[in-house]
Amino acid sequence: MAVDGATIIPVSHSYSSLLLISSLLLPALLVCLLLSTILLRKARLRQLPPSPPSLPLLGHLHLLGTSPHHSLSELSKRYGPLMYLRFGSIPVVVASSPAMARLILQTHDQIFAWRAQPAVPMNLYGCKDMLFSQPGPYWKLIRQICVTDLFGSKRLEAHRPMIVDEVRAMLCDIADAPDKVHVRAKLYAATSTIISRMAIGKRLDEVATQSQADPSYNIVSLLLEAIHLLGLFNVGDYVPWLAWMDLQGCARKSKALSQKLQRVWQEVIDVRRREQHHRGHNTSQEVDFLDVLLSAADRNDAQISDHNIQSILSDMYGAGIDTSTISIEWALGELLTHPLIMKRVQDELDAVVGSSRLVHESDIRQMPYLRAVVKETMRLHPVLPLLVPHMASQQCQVSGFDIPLNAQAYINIWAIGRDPTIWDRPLEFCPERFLDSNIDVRGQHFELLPFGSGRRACPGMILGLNNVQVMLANLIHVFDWTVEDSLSLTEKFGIVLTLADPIIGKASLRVPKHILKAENDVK
Ligand code: HEM
Repeated sequence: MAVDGATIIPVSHSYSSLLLISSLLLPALLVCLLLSTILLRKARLRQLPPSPPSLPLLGHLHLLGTSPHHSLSELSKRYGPLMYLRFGSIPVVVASSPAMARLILQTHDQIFAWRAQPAVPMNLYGCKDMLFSQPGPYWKLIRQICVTDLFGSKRLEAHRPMIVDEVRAMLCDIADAPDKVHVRAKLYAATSTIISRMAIGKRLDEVATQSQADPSYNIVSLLLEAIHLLGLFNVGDYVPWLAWMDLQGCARKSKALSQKLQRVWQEVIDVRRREQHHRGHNTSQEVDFLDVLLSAADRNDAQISDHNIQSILSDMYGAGIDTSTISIEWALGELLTHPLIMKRVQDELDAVVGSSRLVHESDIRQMPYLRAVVKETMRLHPVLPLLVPHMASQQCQVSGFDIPLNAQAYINIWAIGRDPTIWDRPLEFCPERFLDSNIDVRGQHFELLPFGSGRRACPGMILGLNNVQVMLANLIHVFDWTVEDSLSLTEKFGIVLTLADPIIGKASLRVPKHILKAENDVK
């Protein structure tokens, strides 16, 4: 209908058009609103820490090289003490200053106490070992058992005579060696026996020879293979859509290895249950860690299966042996390349211990210079230079930057240990710097964190530190060492940061040989 040339839309028609328009507009508006909320959230998340340019798919993996702790240290000089990177598709933050380390390990400790769970430990132990399990009742329980029952002062005290025996056995072995000594091999044998006797009451090779399972299931080589697999860079962990291809065979190998490990460990557990049955259940007779774990499993409130026990035992060997062995080898390497420092420690040993006995753990308290040598070694050569990666269990802010959910956090303690703004002449091996300083290695001083800090700090710290100090002290108290002039302290990055060339040296006695006999070693 037309009135004065104008078209009048009937009311009913215009109303239905309005309805039509609004029914189209409303969803569009809602979509816009949703999109803008998502974009806004994303924009807020874009306040990521500074980051170098990245490549598609690889992210920043190509920047890591063969010594990631060096490369990350160099990058942090350009991009700052908190960097954002992507390893494949995995978001990563790297902290390279004490302040950033403190924010992650102390201020936001609860958020960052999570771990990534890569394919190898998942296949080996279902990530039910202590190193890879997530914070929660189970992890809390096994950590508490470890801290109080395995590494508590009473338990360490009880194991002290055994440790002294094993250190003495190592020294005798070195004294009797007709030729040069492969120091790492000797240290490895001693530390693995100490850990093994603490964990299951016997040496690892005794487990192998008593094994009723397939004789090819030798626990020593199985554990070594586990450590090797854990140290591999598995592409599938960083580029998840390639994981199904298992390009390096990590998943396949770790599944097969897990079956063998389970059989051998189960045998150890079954034998122990039979022994416990014979001797009756009496917690006062718990002699080693396996006893402790089995009684915890028997208690109603504990959720610890045999498979869990196997995983925890494997962890003790994996985490405890290499770390101590390699720390001692680094310290010896530094002393051999600094004869004046070596002389000063040996003078201290002569004054405190004399030449009529071995060094005991209680002597270490009176040896500030030896303790400073160990700290200085751990500053320059932390065996886990990036700690073990932590993971953010929720989106959070660190130092004003947004950290995405599930970002892995690496703390570059190697870079912190060599930072010239913290340490005077940082590349020099100079134990004196610790003589008038209260800085120690126990996780309270964020400039020196060889054992980490906070919830995930090393539970074996006291045992590890004692072993390092006592074994090192005895190695240089009992022997003078001669090595090739070309002894090099070059690093090799792997599951732990080792010397590229193991120390091979000639040991000559500097104390009377009879003190190596137990009955003559009286304080
Ligand atoms: C010199 C010797 C040692 C050093 C330098 C060392 C260092 C470390 C470091 C840096 C961490 C990771 C901390 C973090 O993620 O922030 C760690 C974790 C761990 N260490 Fe040690 N460690 C040593 C000896 C030992 C020993 C002797 C044992 C046991 C027998 C042990 C068992 C463990 C375990 C089970 C964890 C995982 C803890 C968890 O994730 O909750 N460590 N250690």
